[in-house]
Amino acid sequence: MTTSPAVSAAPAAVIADAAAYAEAVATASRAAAAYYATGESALDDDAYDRLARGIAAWEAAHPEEVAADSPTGKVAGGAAVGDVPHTVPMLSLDNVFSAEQLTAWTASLERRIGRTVAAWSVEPKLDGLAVAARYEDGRLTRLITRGDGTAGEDVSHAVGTVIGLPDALAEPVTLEIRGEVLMTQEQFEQANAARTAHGAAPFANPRNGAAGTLRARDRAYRVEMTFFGYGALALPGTAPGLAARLAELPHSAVMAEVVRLGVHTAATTEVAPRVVAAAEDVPARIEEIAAARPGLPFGIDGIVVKADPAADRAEAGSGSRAPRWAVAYKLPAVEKVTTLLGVEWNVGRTGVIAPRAVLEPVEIDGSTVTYATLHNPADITRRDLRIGDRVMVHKSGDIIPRVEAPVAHLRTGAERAVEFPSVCPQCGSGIDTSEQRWRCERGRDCRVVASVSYAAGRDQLDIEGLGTTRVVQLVDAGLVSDLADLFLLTREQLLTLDRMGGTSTDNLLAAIEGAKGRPLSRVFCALGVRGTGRSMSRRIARHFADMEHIRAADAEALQGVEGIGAEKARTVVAELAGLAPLIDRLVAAGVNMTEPGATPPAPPAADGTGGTDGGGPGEEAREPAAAGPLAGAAVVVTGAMTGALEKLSRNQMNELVERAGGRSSSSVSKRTTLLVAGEGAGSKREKAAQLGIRIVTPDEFAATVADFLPPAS
Ligand SMILES: NC(=O)c1ccc[n+]([C@@H]2O[C@H](COP(=O)([O-])OP(=O)(O)OC[C@H]3O[C@@H](n4cnc5c(N)ncnc54)[C@H](O)[C@@H]3O)[C@@H](O)[C@H]2O)c1
Ligand SMILES: [Zn+2]
Repeated sequence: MTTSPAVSAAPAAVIADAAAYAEAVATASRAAAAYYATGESALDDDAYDRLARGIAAWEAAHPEEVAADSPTGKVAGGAAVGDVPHTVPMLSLDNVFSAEQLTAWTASLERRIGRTVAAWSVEPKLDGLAVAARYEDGRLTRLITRGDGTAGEDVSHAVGTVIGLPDALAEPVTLEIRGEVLMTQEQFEQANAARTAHGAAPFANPRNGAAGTLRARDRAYRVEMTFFGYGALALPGTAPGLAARLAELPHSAVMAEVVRLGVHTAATTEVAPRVVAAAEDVPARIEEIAAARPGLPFGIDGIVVKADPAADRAEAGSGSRAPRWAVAYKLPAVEKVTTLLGVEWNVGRTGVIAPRAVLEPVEIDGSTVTYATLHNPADITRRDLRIGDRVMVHKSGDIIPRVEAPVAHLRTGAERAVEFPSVCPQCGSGIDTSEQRWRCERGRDCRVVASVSYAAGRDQLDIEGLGTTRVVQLVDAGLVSDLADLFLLTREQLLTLDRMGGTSTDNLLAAIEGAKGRPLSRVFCALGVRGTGRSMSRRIARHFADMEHIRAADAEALQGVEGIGAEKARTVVAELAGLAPLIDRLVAAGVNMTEPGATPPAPPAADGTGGTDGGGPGEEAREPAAAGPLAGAAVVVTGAMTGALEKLSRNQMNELVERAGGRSSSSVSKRTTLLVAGEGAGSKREKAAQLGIRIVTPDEFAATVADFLPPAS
C-alpha cells in the first residue's frame, strides 16, 4: 500500500474530572447548536473536534456517568432539530484518520458481511450542509436539512438560490436526492460583498455562509449556493420504474441516474467520484483527491469511501449515527481562527501596493502561519476587516494563506479600523487608487528608488549623502534607472540637480567612488537578491570568494553554502540570471567583485574520470572549513563596542566575526560559544553566564581578531 497523505486526528482535549466533563459537554453543545443553526460557533472545527474527542475519551473511562446531552454518538452532536420527518434517516459518517485505520475499517466491513466488497466508490467529502431535495413527478417540491437525522427543517424557501438543483428533472420521477449545499469560494466572496454592502456582518467562511444562508428568509439581497448530489432514494408514492429500483442499483449507478436527471454532482470536477475494484486501490485515489484539494474552487474536508454494490450496503446496514457501509477519511483542517494584529503594505516590482495581514501565529496543517494575503485594499473593505478581529485563516498545500473573513460575532468592540496609506510606503510618491489594485504613481521607478536606496544603505554600499530623497531626485531626472547608473554619474549631471552645489556634488562622487571598493559580501547584498539578506550574502561571498565563481555556480554548488537548501539555491540561480546585465555593468564600472581573505572553492572532481594526479587543492578547499581564530565558533555580540571596535556597526561586527572564521548570531543559545559583551550588555550576558558560555570584552575580542579588523579610516 502506498503511503497516505499526512492526516492526523486532532489530539483530544484533556478532561480531568466530572466537573470539567460537564463543562466540556455544555461548551460542545453550545458550539454545535450555533454551528448547525447559523454557522456562528465560537470554536473552529479543530477546536471542536479536540473537545469532542476529549469528551468521548472521558466517557470511555466513565461509562456510568455519560450525560444525557452528550454529543457523542449523535447526528449533529444532538444539537440540530427539525419537524419534517425523513423517510430514511439522514446520518453522519464515521471517521478514519490514516491509511491503517482505513484498512482496518474496510476489513471489518468485509468480515461483517462475510465477503469481499467488489467495488468501492471513492468521493470527495464536500464541506457544506446535508440537504434532502424532494422531487414529485419531476418537480422540486421541498428542501429539508439533515436536522437530528430523523427529522429536519424545511428550507424550501431557498429553492431558486441553489445552483445545481433544477426545478424540473429530465424525467417526471418521484424521488429524494440527497447531497451537500455549499458555497464555492467565488459564491462566498460574492455573499460577503453583498452582506457588507447591506451593513450585515460577513460570514467567517464558506461553510458558515452556506449554513447561515440556507436558513435565512426574506433577505434584501440574493446569495447563491451550489448543490452537489451524493445519493438518491425512492419516496413513498414512487411509481414502479426507475426510482423504485434505486435501492437495487450499485451506488455508482444511482449517481449516474442522478446526473442523467440533471442534478449537479462532483462528477464534473477534478475530484470526481471513482469506483475502484479492491480495497487496496482506495488509498491511491484518496491521495489524488487530497493532492487536488488546494486547487479546488470549493471546500472538501475529507474523502468518503463507500461500498458500491447494493447488496453489500443492505447487508451492512446502519448504526444510529452513521451507516456501516461508508466512512469519512478526514483531511487536516485548513482553516483556523486567529487574531489580526495588523496590516502591512508592500510594494511589488511593478509598483503595486498590496496589503498583507499580520497574524498572531497559528498552526495550520503542520505549518505556522504568520502572514496572509489580502489581495487588495477593497478586499479589506469588502470583508469589513478590523485590527484586533478574530479572523478565519485558510491555508491548504502550497497556496498562500489567506484571510477568509472576520469571525464577526466574536467582536468585543475594541477592534480598530485598518489604516490605508496615503502615500507610497516605499518611495513616498502619490498612490493611484483608480483601480482595485493600488499602484505607486512612480510605477516601476518606485522599485528603482527602493532598490537603489537599499543598495546605498549603511549595511550595503554605505554611500553617504545618498538617501531616498536624493535617489528620487536622480531617478526623476532620468539619470539613474538602476544601481550601475550611479557609477556613471558625472559632475556636470549632478550639478544640474536642485540643492546640489559643488561641495555636495564632490562629496557624493567621492562616496560613490569609495563604494566601488566594498567587499563582495556587501556588493552582493546590495544587489537585493531575493532570499538573501546580509548574513546570507556574507556566507555566499566567503564561500565563493569572487563574483565569477558565484555566477558559475549551479543550484547544487550553491547548496554548499550553509543555510541554502534546494529551493533557495534555485531562487538564487534564477535571480542571478536575471541580474546578469546589471552585474556586467557593475563590473565594467569598476566595482569590486572579490571578498578579501576568501579563497574560491576547488572545482568539483569529475566522478571517476580525470583527477588521477590526485593532490591538488584537495579536500580542504572543497569543504571550506573556515580558517581563522574564530573557526568553528558561534559568536554573539551585545552591548556597546569600545576601543578598536568602537566605530563598527553591528553589521560590521558580524562581518568581522565571519571574516575571522566564526558564525555570527543575534541571540544567545546553547549553541553559542562566545559572547562579546560591551558596556550596557544586559539579558544576553546573563543568559550566557547561566549557560556557562565564554564571555569576553570588546578589547579582548579585538586582540583575538586583530588581523581581520577593517583598516582604520
Ligand atoms: N465548529 C464547531 O463548533 C462545530 C460544531 C459541531 C460540528 N462541527 C464540525 O462538524 C463535523 C461533524 O459534523 P457532522 O456530524 O455533520 O459530520 P460530517 O459533516 O463531518 O460528515 C457527515 C456528513 O458528510 C457529508 N458529506 C459530504 N460529502 C459526502 C459524500 N460524498 N457522501 C456522503 N456524505 C457526504 C454529509 O452531509 C454527511 O452528513 C466535525 O468535523 C466538526 O468539526 C464543528
Ligand atoms: Zn513608490
